[in-house]
Amino acid sequence: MHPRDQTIFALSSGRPPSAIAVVRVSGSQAGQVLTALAGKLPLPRLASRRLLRNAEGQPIDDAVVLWFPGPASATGEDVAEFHVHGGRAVLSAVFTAISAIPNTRAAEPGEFTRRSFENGKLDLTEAEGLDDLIHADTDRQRRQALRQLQGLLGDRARDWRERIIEASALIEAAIDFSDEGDVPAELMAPALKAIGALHGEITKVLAAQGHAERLREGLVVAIAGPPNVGKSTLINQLARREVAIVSPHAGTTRDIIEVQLDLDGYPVTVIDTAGIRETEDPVEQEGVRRARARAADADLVLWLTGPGADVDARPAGSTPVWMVRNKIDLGQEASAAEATADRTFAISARHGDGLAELIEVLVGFAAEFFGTGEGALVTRARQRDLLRQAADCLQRSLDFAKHGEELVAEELRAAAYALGRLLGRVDVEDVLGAIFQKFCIGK
Ligand SMILES: Nc1nc2c(ncn2[C@@H]2O[C@H](COP(=O)(O)OP(=O)(O)OP(=O)(O)O)[C@@H](O)[C@H]2O)c(=O)[nH]1
Ligand SMILES: [K+]
Ligand SMILES: [Mg+2]
Repeated sequence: MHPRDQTIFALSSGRPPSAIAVVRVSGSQAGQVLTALAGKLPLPRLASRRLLRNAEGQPIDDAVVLWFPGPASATGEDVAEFHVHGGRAVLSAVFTAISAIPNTRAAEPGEFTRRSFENGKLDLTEAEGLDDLIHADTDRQRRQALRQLQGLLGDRARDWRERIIEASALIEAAIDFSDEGDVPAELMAPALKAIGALHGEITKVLAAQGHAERLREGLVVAIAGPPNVGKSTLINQLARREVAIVSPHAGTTRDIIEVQLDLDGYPVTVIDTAGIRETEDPVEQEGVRRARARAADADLVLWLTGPGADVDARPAGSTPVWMVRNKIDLGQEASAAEATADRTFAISARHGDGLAELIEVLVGFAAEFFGTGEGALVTRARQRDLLRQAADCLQRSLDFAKHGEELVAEELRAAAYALGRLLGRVDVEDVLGAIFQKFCIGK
């Protein structure tokens, strides 16, 4: 039997031991598995308590079982669920009993979702949303993933694709009905009008997206500055724990230190770096090199200064830089360089003054950066690229209108194809592998 047609099973809940563990089974043998372990099939979608037994009739566990006959199931196939006590020995006995039934095997990572996708239960954007939902750490990531899982982008893309196909049909008809190259204007005009509207809608959605796809990875904020200005003290304050060593010795931090923060639901990676200065010490030189590189890659640099520090060493470039004057408890005066900064703050990292304001402004920056609101539809570069392709094809089809209907039709086909790829309907083997492998087993 082809692996695709085999019945798969997996632990779908967390790592044992746990109070309850959920084992899912999907495929044509799911009913057989359920009867073999639990006696007769329970009523569909109703929890039933059963004593599970192995092939020799030995009891395995007292369990709750569920039966979801396909196609009205999560995967579209027959699905059985066993809610057992989450001990390793219990699970191993359940797996052994299931494996004893012919044509069953352990599921690959993401295989349940892949089957849902293949059976038309999910489009690709929804599968991506599901992946994001499982991996969401912060509340905003969760909400964005849920919107994707609910198919908001998929619905728009399906609607656009259908309308492109309708416009194509008009153009093809116009070509068919044309005599001696005279294409009927009553067919072309409405098609071009529809294409113009579609182009407008897609570009509008693209323009409304901030860096919503970055919400999955988070915003990167680098703390940089001269040695000893209190960079490590600040990261410890933001993290509310001792992630970096603080000492009065200049050149304490050499490696890059990262912490993941949840700032009002936004995922933010804060990086502490080595103090930037000229030095003879090769290890510190390497630290300074890394510090500069990471600050240049960051989405935002907090350039810390302290009493006597050389403020003009701050990086030039496109990354926004905020000047943060630290140690205000020592009565440090504002410097002339602050006037040229994107923003300035005055804090005492050690005592906490000014930190609440700094964090509040950071949250505002994150909100603007991700540009999410509840409207973000595009959450991956893949989606953005394909939407852009579709929009470009539509634009070209309009540009070509005067030069020949065949060219218009060709661009429309390409636009529909791009949206088909977005939805996972065509030519997606490459993406599928990449996406489903990242899922956990049992999902
Ligand atoms: N008075 C005062 N001292 C501070 C403040 N913040 C940090 N310090 C002190 O400044 C010294 C250096 O702090 P660090 O956090 O190690 O500074 P750093 O910028 O990480 O230093 P390097 O890693 O060596 O570049 C330590 O003695 C801190 O206790 C502050 O707000 N006020
Ligand atoms: K230090
Ligand atoms: Mg440090």
